[in-house]
Amino acid sequence: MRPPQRRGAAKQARLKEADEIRFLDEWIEAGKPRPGTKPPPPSKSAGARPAPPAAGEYPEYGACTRFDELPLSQKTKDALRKENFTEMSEIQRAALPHALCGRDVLGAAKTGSGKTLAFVIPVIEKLYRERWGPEDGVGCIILSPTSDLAGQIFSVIKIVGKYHSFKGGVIVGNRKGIEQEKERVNSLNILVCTPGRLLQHFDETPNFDCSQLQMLVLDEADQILDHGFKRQVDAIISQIPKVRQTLLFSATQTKSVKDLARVSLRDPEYISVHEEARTATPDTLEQYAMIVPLEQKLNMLWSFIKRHLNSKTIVFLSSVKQVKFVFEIFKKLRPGIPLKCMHGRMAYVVQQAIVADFNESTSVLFSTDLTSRGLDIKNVDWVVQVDCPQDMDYYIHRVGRTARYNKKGKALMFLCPEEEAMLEKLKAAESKIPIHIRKPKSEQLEQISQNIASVLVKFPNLQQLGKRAFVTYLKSVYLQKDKKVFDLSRFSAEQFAAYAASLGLPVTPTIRFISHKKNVSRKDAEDIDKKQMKSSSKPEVIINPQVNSDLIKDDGDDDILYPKKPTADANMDDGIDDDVLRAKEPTTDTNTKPDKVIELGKPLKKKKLKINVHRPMGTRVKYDDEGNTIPPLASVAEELASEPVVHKDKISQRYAEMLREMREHDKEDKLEHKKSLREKKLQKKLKLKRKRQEETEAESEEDSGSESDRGRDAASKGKKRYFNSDDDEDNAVKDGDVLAQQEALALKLLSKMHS
Ligand SMILES: Nc1ncnc2c1ncn2[C@@H]1O[C@H](COP(=O)(O)OP(=O)(O)OP(=O)(O)O)[C@@H](O)[C@H]1O
Repeated sequence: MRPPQRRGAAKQARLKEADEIRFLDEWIEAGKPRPGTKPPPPSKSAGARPAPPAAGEYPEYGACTRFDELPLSQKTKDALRKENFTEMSEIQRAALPHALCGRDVLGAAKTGSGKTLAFVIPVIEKLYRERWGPEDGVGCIILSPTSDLAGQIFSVIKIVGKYHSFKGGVIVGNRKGIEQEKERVNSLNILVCTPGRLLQHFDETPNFDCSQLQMLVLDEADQILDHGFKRQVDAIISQIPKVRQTLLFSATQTKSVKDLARVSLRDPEYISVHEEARTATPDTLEQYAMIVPLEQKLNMLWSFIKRHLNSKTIVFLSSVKQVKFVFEIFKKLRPGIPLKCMHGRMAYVVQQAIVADFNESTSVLFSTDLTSRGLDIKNVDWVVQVDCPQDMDYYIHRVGRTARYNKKGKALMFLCPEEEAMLEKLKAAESKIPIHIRKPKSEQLEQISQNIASVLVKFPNLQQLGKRAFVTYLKSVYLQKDKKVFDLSRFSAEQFAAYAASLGLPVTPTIRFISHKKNVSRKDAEDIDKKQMKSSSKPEVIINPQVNSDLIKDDGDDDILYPKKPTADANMDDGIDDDVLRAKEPTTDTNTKPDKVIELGKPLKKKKLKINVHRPMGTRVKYDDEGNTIPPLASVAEELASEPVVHKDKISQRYAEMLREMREHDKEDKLEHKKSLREKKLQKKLKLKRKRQEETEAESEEDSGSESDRGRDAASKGKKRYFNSDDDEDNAVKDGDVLAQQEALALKLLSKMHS
């Protein structure tokens, strides 16, 4: 139990808080700006710290320039002051007064102009004034397109809410951490999340409750309302209360009424503070473009890095494979500055560690467009776009990683001669992008292709990566919607070969999705065909480079025929593929792979049938009506199935025949057996007879032995019967008679001799 003094102090604090909230509510209401008004330009007196309003005084706050002039809680003011946030930026001056009085805001301002504070402060203040506590659950949701950005927003919430007692959390990532999150998500008051992860909670977390939601914020609103997030965002909007305050911010804001209707804004304040500005990019940003042939890009990048060893640089490439490849190769070649890389295939914690490290060090960060939006990294000197951005918005966000909040910065973009249309677009007056052309100085260009080739020989796994980098680059160009800028058919086979060589690859990887037949010379086409025949025995499926990419769906990062489904979440959530980050357009919900991609408007090439030499000779492949092969057993079964399988009559008839045959055979065998037995017996008897006869003759000659004995013996012998069979009995009787006669004869002879 708390001691009485502390209980008293807590009560005092609560009462003070209640008084402050009452005062703030009254001030906000009384001093609020009229809807649709913009703040006037800052007055000369701006900068001096104003006296706090006296009791009962509610000054208008629509025109103030400093944070402490706003109707904010003391806790928030203290936290801002501690971080040296005193003067408001333009977007903060324009948006905060409207947002604080509860209006929906659609805010647009240049990159690095402080939009995050423009929505974080109203979130904290709203929950404070509503006396939001842990038991009240989710009071505010902030949606961010990437995990990193969500983490960054959360760190700003922690700064501003330092003295408040809300609970907040970053809800991002893959499936891994969701179980722990489910347990605590309902106790969080502020959720900063990616749309996909939030939807996962709506779907899976029991009792996930957002029914009391006060505010919804969309950072990088144009991207969140874009195609890639459509399904998730619509599902989220349908599950949160309609009555709420909604804030939308981005450097490149959506103007689509349809999009805005989707988030059901109520009389929103359209605040675009730099609409009248001379440039769409920060004034402190110097921008350059350089026409660099495809095969010279890596040489140029290497040369640039070597000449800027004391600069913090972000290098943008269009695919994960390219980022990995260039990072690994350059690391091996040791340019003399620390190198880092970042892409969507990395775990969130790894990404965060890299950002933190990059924040503190002078190094080169190779990245996909994962870092192109929102990321606030301190003191970036250069942004180098090795691969052309997919559109103007991407260009603005990429270069916006430097020259943040009045700091200076420089941006350089490499453009292939074939992509010069992008330069025209950027230079167009309405684009408001002051970009200067720089000619590459050939004497400063270091040729590193040979060095890369040597590295690849030493590290064969890098060769594989190089091949993938080559293919994913071409794939990313191929998938671009803006064919005025991105058209692979403008490149010749020689250029691709030279590009492959510049990556150190000994052979040009096969590019199955490109047809050169349109605009290359006959000789070129023949060369390609020969090359392809050499490199692959597989028949090539050739598709038109202009093929409607909506037809194409993805099945994995290896198959160049099927580009990835580029949901915006794919760019950031751990483990989710962002291989071709720029390919946003061809989004479809199914992940099924089409049977094949065909050249539009042309008849389908007859597929060559392969002869399976391993198939046993004489076996016949059968096909069903739809052309599918039927397994041999199935076909046999089918044939039999056409007749009745069991014939009972035939079977019983057959059995009867067999029985008859068996009996006949048996009879024959028996007769045969009897005959042989009889013969044997006869032989035996004859043998015996002969023997006795011989004995008798001998006895008669010797005339020895008693008569009775002989007669007994002879009688007993004569009585001896053999019954081997019925017939034998007769025979034995007959034999016995003969013997008796012979005995009688023998006795007669003896008696004659003795008389
Ligand atoms: N009033 C302020 N005073 C001083 N620094 C500020 C102020 N407001 C914002 N900043 C700083 O300006 C930098 C850029 O702010 P923030 O990231 O909010 O820009 P942003 O407009 O959201 O940029 P992006 O469009 O690239 O997302 C941050 O480092 C932030 O701390």
